[in-house]
Amino acid sequence: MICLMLTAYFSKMLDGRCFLLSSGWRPKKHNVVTSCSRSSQILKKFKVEGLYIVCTPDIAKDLRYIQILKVWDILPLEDIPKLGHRLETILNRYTDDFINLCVEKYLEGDLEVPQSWPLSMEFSRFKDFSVTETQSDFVGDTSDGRSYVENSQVSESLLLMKFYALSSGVVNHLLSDREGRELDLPFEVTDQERDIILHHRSSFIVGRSGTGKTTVLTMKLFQKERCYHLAMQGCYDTENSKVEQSSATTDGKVLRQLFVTVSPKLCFAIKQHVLHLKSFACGGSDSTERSLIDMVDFDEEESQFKDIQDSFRDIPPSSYPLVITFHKFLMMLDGTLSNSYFARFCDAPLTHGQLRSSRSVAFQAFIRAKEVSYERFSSSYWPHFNTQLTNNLDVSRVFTEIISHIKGGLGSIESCNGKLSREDYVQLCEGRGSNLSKQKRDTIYDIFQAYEKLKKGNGEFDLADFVIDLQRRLKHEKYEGDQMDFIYIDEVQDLTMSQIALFKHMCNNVDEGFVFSGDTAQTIARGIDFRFQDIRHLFYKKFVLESRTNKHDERKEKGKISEIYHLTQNFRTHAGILKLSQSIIDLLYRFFPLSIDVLKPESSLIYGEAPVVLESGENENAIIKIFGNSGNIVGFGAEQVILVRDDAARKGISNVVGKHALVLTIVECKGLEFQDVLLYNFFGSSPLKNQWRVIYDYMKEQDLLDSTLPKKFPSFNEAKHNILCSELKQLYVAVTRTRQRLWICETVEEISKPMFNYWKKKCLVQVRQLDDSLAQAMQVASSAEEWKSRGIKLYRENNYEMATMCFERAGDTYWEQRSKAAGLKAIADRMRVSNPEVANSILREAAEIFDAIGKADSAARCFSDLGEYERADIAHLYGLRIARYGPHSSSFTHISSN
Ligand SMILES: Nc1ncnc2c1ncn2[C@@H]1O[C@H](COP(=O)(O)OP(=O)(O)OP(=O)(O)O)[C@@H](O)[C@H]1O
Repeated sequence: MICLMLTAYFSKMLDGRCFLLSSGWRPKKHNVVTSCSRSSQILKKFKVEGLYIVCTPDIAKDLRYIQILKVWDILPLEDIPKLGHRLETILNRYTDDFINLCVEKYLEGDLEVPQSWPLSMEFSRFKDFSVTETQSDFVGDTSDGRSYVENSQVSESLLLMKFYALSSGVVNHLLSDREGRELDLPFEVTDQERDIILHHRSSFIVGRSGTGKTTVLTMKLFQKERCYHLAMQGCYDTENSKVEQSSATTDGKVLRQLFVTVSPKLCFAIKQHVLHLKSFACGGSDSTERSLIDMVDFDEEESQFKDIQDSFRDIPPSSYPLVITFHKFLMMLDGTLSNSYFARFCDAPLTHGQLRSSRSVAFQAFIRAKEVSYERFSSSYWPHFNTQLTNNLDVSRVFTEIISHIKGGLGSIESCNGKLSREDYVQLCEGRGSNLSKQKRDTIYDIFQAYEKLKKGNGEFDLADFVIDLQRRLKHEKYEGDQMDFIYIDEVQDLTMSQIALFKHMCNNVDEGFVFSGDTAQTIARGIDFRFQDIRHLFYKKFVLESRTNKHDERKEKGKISEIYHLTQNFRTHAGILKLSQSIIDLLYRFFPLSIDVLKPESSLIYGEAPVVLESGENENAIIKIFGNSGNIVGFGAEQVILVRDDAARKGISNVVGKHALVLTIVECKGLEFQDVLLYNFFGSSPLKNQWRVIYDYMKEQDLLDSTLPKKFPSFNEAKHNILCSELKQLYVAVTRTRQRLWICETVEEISKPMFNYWKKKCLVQVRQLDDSLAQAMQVASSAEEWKSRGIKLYRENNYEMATMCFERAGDTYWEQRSKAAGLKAIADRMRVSNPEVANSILREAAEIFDAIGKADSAARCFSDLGEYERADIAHLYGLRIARYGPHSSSFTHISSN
């Protein structure tokens, strides 16, 4: 086998010589790039058509450990010394044992074939720094006793590169016309990832941000797809026989796999990836290729699923593997059972037929108008509650309690109406992890009751009501949709227990069929609160035990569920950032052990500088210092961002920086990553104010307090410092958005001091004076393509304001207008209940813009929401004409003038 590092550029270079290498052919003379050290002696180069393939022997884990050739690059002679030098630093970290294995020769006649060893063989690839005497072998700051193998920019790292096993499929992909497109093929994963992928029982995967959770899930799905494909062709692969043997997969002709994500953006990316993988697994059939969605023309959630009906009954085999959002999953489940939840809303402008069509414009409009999201709860409901009740409570905390515990917890599923009684809810204060007193719970229950009453009066519903109704129907009615063979649920931390419990009806293969993945350090979704251990408990109680009572005793043994798997290697950023984020996690472990799962700290092979705390002069505003220099200001590029706490802060900063930088709130940036992040005034705007001094309490316990630090500080009190938990999780999400540089800047020194002192004491940050040269070095210009690509990412996150700015910077008028109109429509949707008149006039403006740029579907949707069905029809017809004749079709003029 040969492993090949791929870039689009390579496709031009391959002439089959790599195949020869992989089959044991070697040129008579192959040169060593450099030969000064033992490790670099394994570096080889082979000449191919005037270019050089630079590679090293390596070892991969398969059925046995096996020698492979790893190709690092193909490049002209003059570029080799630079790569050689960088590689040498990495290869010097290899252990002698590892190098000996790599160079062992095994000949069959004249052919050199790969040597292999049993998996029981033990060896380490990299030297263990803690036992090495010559520390100079390692790079960067090693004061923490860890070793870093590479010191490079994250974006240029050789160790974070993806490698692909060379096969005829890969070469076909390379040689086909896919210029400039990133390769979407299964790449070589780490041993840790591989073990999870091959584990055949139901499992739970946890790992911090960027550790490969989604990768493992999609590869698992791909693995099953490929095995099934081989099985159907009659090629039995002994290694993967588990899939073939699984009763679930042999009785039908279709392998039914379901992949569910919470965010539409992630769902879209995975759908693309899965279709590419499927096409690859099946030898790249044309029909699969054609069904790929146009990346750029991605629109609202429903358009992703145009080809999928709102029901799990008789799904066409070609729709599998089914990749959908959780929202779509609920709609499909609703459509599978009788008596749709939405039929009860008598003013719903729906017929049963319409309900079953996922394209029904009126149906989508109804949900948009009537669903109470967190935003609507806080803007339209909260102000109506008695202030005596709401006074000392945080709106997001109350929403979480209602959605996750009163209406969405494990206890709720078991109660008769799907909601906890006051008595049961108040009693939770005696249970694990409760930091709400009896009295506070009583008050929250009062608010809950007021909320339910008001909601009923408004004829509205929330997601929990919908889920309760589905649970109720499933109790009385057998699910008769397609049974799934395997279900994968990503971002599971953003779901409630009763939402997760719905999946048990979809798949009888409890022992092998479920994989859940997520990260509780990133739970900043409004309304959700749980740990992974809780899902495990739920899985055991609701999935395993309930399936056992229906089956015979022989299933007992099979009923065991897997341990939680932990992913620990970070692929997104360097050690400087990881150490800082771990320090935040440590505080969560200490203060809120019940709101986060304990994981081994992440590791990174890449050394990187510690984040920078910016200090500016007295009375000097850092933002003005960086962006206010009206002379030759470059501004932040598309890969850089200013992160702030909330909308108000965003508006304030945007007024100063204008279009010179992207400004996002922490909630908005979740799931996104940037090259550089400036975290602005996080502490200064914190509701915790001077209570951040409770950090000194932790420092005292850790023996980190010295004489320069305060002697007096508050002791930690769970009830009083409850809000610290969500503050730390937000801080964690903010600092983990960066790949390379992180600057932290505060306006109120007093409030940030405790955390800064904690970080300084642990040598996790460096303090820099913000002078002109630093301000300049922070700014990196971007090309029009980079701005557009960032705009598309933000558009998919529904962040239209910032997306519009990106498209403007990219000079793309069509997208600028489209994003502007989408933004207006979103504002109108939010105002629909509180101010219908203004909402309608904003919506009309959006409709006209959509219409003007030829975005007929969206224009039709707006006109339909406005009740202007005739115009909606015209726009819809126009859309059809565009699809048939193109945007300048004269027939439109004819229709609109009629
Ligand atoms: N073995 C690997 N080699 C190289 N890159 C990898 C490897 N495994 C994962 N990656 C890459 O690392 C990045 C992060 O992976 P992924 O999105 O799966 O992480 P995640 O844990 O789901 O992150 P988050 O929680 O932030 O969504 C992706 O670009 C992925 O392609």
